[in-house]
Amino acid sequence: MSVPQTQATKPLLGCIADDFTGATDLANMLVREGMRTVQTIGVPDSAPKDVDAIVVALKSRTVPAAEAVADSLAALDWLQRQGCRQFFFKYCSTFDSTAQGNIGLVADALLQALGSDFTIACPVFPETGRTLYRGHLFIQDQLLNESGMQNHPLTPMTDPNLVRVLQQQTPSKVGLIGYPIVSKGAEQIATEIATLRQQGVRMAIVDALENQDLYAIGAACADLPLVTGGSGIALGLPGNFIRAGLLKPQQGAQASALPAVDGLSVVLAGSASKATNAQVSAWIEKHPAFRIDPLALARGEPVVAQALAFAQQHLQQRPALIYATTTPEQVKQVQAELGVERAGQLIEQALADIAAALLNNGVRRFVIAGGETSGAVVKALGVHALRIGAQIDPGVPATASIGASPIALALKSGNFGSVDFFEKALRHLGETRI
Ligand SMILES: Nc1ncnc2c1ncn2[C@@H]1O[C@H](COP(=O)(O)OP(=O)(O)OP(=O)(O)O)[C@@H](O)[C@H]1O
Ligand SMILES: O=C(O)[C@@H](O)C(=O)CO
Repeated sequence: MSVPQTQATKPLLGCIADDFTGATDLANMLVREGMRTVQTIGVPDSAPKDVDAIVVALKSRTVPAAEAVADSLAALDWLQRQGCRQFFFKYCSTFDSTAQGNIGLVADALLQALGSDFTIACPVFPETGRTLYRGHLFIQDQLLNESGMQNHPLTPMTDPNLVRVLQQQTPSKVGLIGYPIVSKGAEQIATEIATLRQQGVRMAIVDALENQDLYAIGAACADLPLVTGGSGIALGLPGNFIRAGLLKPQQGAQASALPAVDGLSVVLAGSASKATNAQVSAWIEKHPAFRIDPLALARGEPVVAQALAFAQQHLQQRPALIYATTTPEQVKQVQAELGVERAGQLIEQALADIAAALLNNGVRRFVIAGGETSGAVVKALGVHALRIGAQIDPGVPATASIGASPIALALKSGNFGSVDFFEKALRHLGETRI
């Protein structure tokens, strides 16, 4: 991996993200708050220089717990060796986790490795409608388990009470810092952290409704070696480094300059979320699209070759979409026939193979929907690290791969983005034929 190397400053914040779209979401937030941030794909061979924060993107959200723990500890060890002073474990703003519970187990392992006895857990992201009140997670006006997340193909979320969800994932004592405390500001939150610590609480879910709550929580966490949460809670962390005189805030534009990229463009969607379903429907009304049928893949039909033939027919003229996205009912039918894991893997592998072949055929701009999907595709593209650009929609920045011949990428979390996100993202990546 080749990364910008001008100055030998040590990074301040070391982040471990449990999926690739979540990693760009977090990196976007840190850049917005003035930290020069690079996202690496897994633990890289060499260290990015001249950065304030590093986000190591893992694909650990849905893998077996022991693997998630081992990968996260390896990332932590590498980040510690880069000189980071504080560590952040990023998971989904909808607290996506398997029944085995990778969030609690990974947080436990990171705490132990850091010799620390306490961390917070706060997935709140107000700009995308994720708020937490009395330990219950809301997505806009609905509780988590009524928001569509109960139908997630890999991590169905059926309980909105995150104290209960997290407690099932860890032997550590889980507590709550409720809104009556949070609304009083940083000092009260810090006092409550001290009280909970004395009571033997090792992880506390923290309520928050607005960005100002997240800034206060961030300030109260200045001395915690480990902070865990969604990207929202990272809003409050750069300020601690600025107040300590360790960080000079960069101008937003400086932090987000990306190289120009020439070439063809494609949209790949492997997310089956509500938002992606709406975005795919909107795209199909006006632009070319090819649907991947997982059952045809399972029967061994040449779906990848068909998708590539479709791409060859359209991409020279204008961008096109290749998607597996479908309704929750159809996802359930496919899963009943193929099994959850096999269905997901078949689609991810197909999209990854398509992406790699398209790269060889001149595609340089990729808009990808879905965290697991992005993980599979970005690995297949041979990308090692990403420079973070301007925000396209909350939680989704434009990015460019770092290296000799950059690829422009937008990695969209399943539930993020406006209905016309695909068009908007392509324009942000420099596509004019839309
Ligand atoms: N038609 C389908 N049938 C069965 N599984 C599907 C179908 N379409 C997509 N999937 C699988 O569902 C999973 C979706 O996960 P992915 O992380 O890519 O999207 P997401 O969960 O919406 O995004 P995020 O993690 O960013 O919120 C993938 O493993 C994908 O292969
Ligand atoms: O926090 C979120 O919602 C996203 O960054 C994400 O992790 C979705 O996979």
